[in-house]
Amino acid sequence: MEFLDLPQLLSAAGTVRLPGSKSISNRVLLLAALADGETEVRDLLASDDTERMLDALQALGIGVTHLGGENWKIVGCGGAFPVKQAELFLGNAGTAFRPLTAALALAGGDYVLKGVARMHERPIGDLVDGLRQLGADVSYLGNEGYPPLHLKPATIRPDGVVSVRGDVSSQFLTGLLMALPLTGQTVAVDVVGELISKPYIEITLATMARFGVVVERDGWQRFTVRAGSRYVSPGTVYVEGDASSASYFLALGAIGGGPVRVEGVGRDSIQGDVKFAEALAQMGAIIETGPNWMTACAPQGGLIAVDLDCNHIPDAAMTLATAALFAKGTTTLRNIASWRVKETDRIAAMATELRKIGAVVEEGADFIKITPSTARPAAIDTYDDHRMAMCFSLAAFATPLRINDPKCVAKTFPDYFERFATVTRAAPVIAIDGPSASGKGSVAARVAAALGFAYLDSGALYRLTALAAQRAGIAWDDEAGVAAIAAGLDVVFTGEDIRLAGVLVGDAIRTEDISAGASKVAALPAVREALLFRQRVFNTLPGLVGDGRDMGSVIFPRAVLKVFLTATAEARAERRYKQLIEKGFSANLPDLLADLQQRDARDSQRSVAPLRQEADARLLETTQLTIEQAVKQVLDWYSEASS
Ligand SMILES: Nc1ncnc2c1ncn2[C@@H]1O[C@H](COP(=O)(O)OP(=O)(O)OP(=O)(O)O)[C@@H](O)[C@H]1O
Ligand SMILES: Nc1ccn([C@@H]2O[C@H](COP(=O)(O)O)[C@@H](O)[C@H]2O)c(=O)n1
Repeated sequence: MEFLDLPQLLSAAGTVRLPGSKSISNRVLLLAALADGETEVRDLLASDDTERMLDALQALGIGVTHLGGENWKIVGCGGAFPVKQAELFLGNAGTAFRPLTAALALAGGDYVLKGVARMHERPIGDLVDGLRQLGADVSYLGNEGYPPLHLKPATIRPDGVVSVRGDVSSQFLTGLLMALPLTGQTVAVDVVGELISKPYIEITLATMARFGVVVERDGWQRFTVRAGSRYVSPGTVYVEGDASSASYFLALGAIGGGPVRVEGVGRDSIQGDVKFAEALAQMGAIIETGPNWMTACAPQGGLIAVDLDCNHIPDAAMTLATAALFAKGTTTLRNIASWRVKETDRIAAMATELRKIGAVVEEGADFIKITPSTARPAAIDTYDDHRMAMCFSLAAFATPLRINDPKCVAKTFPDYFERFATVTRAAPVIAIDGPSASGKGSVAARVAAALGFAYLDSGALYRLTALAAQRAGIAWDDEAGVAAIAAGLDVVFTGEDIRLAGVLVGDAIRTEDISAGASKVAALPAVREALLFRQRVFNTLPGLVGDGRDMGSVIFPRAVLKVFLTATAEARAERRYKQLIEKGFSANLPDLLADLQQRDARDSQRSVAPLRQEADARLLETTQLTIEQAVKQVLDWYSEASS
């Protein structure tokens, strides 16, 4: 599985231009397709969900032209799709599946609508019931009440009033309302039960109005579409930035100092998720808004917990769940039952993953309570849910972590993590690589002490792996066996002490035998992979100095300073010789030199992460330098690099 390792974050500030709103994009596409005339859609969201809608419209015979960038031309069909028989695959795009179901059920064709496995677990029965009241012929191809669906031509007989449940998903009402002008009759929709996610209905009504259909409404109970209503292209439509996507960046500003400014959505937005900014302000964040921008900064004393009804911001509320990790007290998010029928069961998923990083979480049918505690690194599963991946990026302010399957963000925000990187600053790393006995460890440890940073002796992990494998009777060339040992290393570093399975092994891992074993197991790709995250979790505040062979090239490629520290083989052998003699071990200089040259060759000739000076690493040749001089040079370079 693909993953993305995030270091612990230090701060956040900057500006992000948001991608187009998913909700508005897919509504505009469908209405442009149903309208009379051509529509130029500007700033459309480029994502999996909008691709599913564009593909479906093309399959239905709608003229779809990419004008470049985020701009598209849609040639409307005036309510009659040219293609009368089609099988459509709509992935996991609820904003495509529900409205297309409604429109196609009233369109007089023969259509099959399918999605990914999760889409087939998301209920659609209430929408189908509503459509059947109009005479639509809709049948379930799998489980009753769930996609996939078969829609057949039918005589539509609007009889005045249709009832639809509003308490499971507001997309049922949205789908029905957008399709009703296709009946040509006056139809009223009565909402049964308390309507959830009302702001999404506001988006629906505003978008329909933009295309010339004004829905009459009686509060949130009854909506009426009058006979003769027809969609007419407004010419050009600009899609607002996505307010749910804005939530991650506003939260970054609120946690990481800020100011973080989002552009493309602001107080004039028609999206309900802009109200997320108010929720964040209740947590203490300093929020400013303009017509199409918002900024967030962290409050002086830090965020505070809230107890909130989140029914009006169901998607953005997920961001509050991870922001809660940085708030004093217990945050309670209520009235979020709809989370359970989204891309995944978001209440269960959120609870499971928050617990992995140490939070205390209580979940109920329609609420979640989060109390922060000491954070620990973890690999976060994302459940093919873009919002899980984006929400958990915030947790990197608490701990380094791994996001599994980060590309699931493509559903709504394909370049989320690239934008995230432009507004966040990670805990700094100084990477010191070089050959054996060059002095990396001595210099790295002193630099770390001078700066108050943590120190990672990555070579020790390969040495520990070699020792643990030897003790378990596993040969050093048994890649799978040694990788399993590396993945399960029970090691604790406390100051100078290193314990393997509770036993002190500081000296045992420094023997020449284990040195050779370490360089053998280090050449095995599966072993390096198994030790990757274990090394990256050292990237915490206030900073880290890591020494090894691939600190700058593989483990910490974004290190603030990369140093390639070396000395001649003879100088290094002599240093090693003195070191061993001082420790009371016997040693032979020519043998040491030969061993060292052999290790150098193995380390630099292996296929994965070979020892070499990277183009962006500074060379520190120490044959003629004392340790103190080498340390001073690294500190000078660091102060230059970080200023
Ligand atoms: N510039 C220097 N001048 C003289 N001696 C040095 C210098 N740098 C390090 N040494 C000595 O060389 C020996 C090896 O240094 P150190 O263990 O730091 O090297 P290393 O590169 O980390 O080795 P390894 O790759 O085996 O972990 C130590 O005894 C250390 O005190
Ligand atoms: N980042 C690293 C660090 C070490 N190795 C391998 O481990 C051996 C022991 O390392 P020391 O720094 O303690 O000497 C070394 O010879 C390398 O083969 C590595 O591959 N990558």
